Amino acid sequence: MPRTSRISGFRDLSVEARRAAVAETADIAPESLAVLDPDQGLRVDLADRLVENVVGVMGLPVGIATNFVVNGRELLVPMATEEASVVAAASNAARIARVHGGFFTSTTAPVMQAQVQIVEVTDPEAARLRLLEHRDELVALADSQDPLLRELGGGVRDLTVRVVPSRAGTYVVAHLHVDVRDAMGANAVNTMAEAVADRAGEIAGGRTLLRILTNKADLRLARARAVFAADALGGAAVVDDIVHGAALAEADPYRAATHNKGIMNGISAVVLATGNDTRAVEAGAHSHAISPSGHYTSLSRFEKNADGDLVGTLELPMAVGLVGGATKAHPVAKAALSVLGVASAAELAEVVTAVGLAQNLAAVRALATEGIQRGHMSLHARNVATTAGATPEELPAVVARLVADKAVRVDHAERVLSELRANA
Ligand SMILES: CC(C)(COP(=O)([O-])OP(=O)([O-])OC[C@H]1O[C@@H](n2cnc3c(N)ncnc32)[C@H](O)[C@@H]1OP(=O)([O-])[O-])[C@@H](O)C(=O)NCCC(=O)NCCSC(=O)C[C@@](C)(O)CC(=O)[O-]
Ligand SMILES: NC(=O)C1=CN([C@@H]2O[C@H](COP(=O)(O)OP(=O)(O)OC[C@H]3O[C@@H](n4cnc5c(N)ncnc54)[C@H](O)[C@@H]3O)[C@@H](O)[C@H]2O)C=CC1
Repeated sequence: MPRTSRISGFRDLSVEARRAAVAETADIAPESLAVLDPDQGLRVDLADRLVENVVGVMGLPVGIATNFVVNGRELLVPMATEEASVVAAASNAARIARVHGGFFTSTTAPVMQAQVQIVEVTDPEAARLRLLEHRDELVALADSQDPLLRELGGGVRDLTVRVVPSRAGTYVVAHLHVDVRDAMGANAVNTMAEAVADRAGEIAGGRTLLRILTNKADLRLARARAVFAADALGGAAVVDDIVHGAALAEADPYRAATHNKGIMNGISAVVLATGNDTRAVEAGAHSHAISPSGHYTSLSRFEKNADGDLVGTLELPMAVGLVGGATKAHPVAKAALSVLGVASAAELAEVVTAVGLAQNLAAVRALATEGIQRGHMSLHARNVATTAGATPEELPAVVARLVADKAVRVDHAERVLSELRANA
């Protein structure tokens, strides 16, 4: 039977049955998902080796987004998030995208950049050219830091130099461009930046100061595109209204921030589930959301195509890895990567971007039609009822009342709960 991520009734299965279905679809051993149990995943002794002053571990739900097809491949996507309706929304949009083949993605080469700041340079423009004259020497020096990366086909690709005026002085800033292959690459490029700093300062005739990667990873882009059929979205008027909603985000930074937050609902959840650095990806995303005219704008675009269907596109920096960081050290991250079955950091970056686009479409479609509250709040109601003290047995009745009363609030849940208990 061909594997499919379109698993009917997935949401109604028990956790155990969901795991079995995931293992079957991803073609992995069911036992490898046992680490998703809190007592078998990130134990305190392992956590104590990951960060400092550990006193415990904070769990987060890991959900599976269904329905994804990326470049023709059916896949289930693990998402770590505390927010209700995110996993449902991604699955919902992926279901709509399937009609036209799902998501189509691509990436640039995985090139990260490290900056070396040089201060107190008397002739910054000339210093820039002196550094470029020594490009090969500096590239070779940086490259010698990571023979393994070179063996894997990565390594330093270029050196560029910028002159950056600031309120405290004019700086010469050298950039090392490094192909980091399947790593996120921060540690790799930072080591290189520190290694070349003294020599770069000498050549520039100044003092080197900061030596660190830039999270504006604009040479390491991932892209996703999908066509969402007008019929599946609710008709031609819905397509037009989604375009209007997205256009507001393009034009207005107040809307853009929320629009992009919706994209990051999906992106950060997959980045976190795979043990990658959410802050790095978020910094990269928001730094990319600056239009050529300098205002903060939306990361995605929505247009109507010649058939009247909606086309969504998303392009942003995506510094994620399959090695390094916590990707190999965190048992849940390892399990998440095996569920995804991605063979390279580029493939992971593409999946993450597809999920960002799906998440964005689901949210903007809800906003352009019935509003966010019905779908989101009816799922969030379970969280609210639990906060109010509902037991698993009481949960369905309390949730049903909160949704019916259109009052998904803890005070109302407490009232409903006491009524239920009084009548029991
Ligand atoms: C919530 C839905 C999906 C309901 O949508 P619906 O149409 O009522 O759901 P449905 O029951 O018809 O199901 C449609 C599909 O949604 C999925 N689905 C539906 N329900 C579940 C569930 N319980 N568990 C798992 N999956 C679910 C599932 O894939 C299902 O198809 P299936 O695969 O079953 O054939 C829809 O209203 C939606 O997509 N809403 C958007 C929600 C959202 O974006 N939430 C994020 C939080 S709000 C926010 O932070 C961002 C925001 C909104 O501010 C961003 C912005 O402003 O742009
Ligand atoms: N501003 C930022 O974003 C910063 C982030 N970080 C952290 O840096 C970590 C990521 O740094 P990395 O350099 O990725 O980690 P890393 O140093 O653990 O791993 C990268 C190294 O793994 C080796 N390697 C083995 N197989 C490889 C393969 N297939 N492809 C590429 N390299 C391979 C290479 O020698 C490479 O230098 C994350 O934990 C991040 O949180 C650290 C400093 C700053």
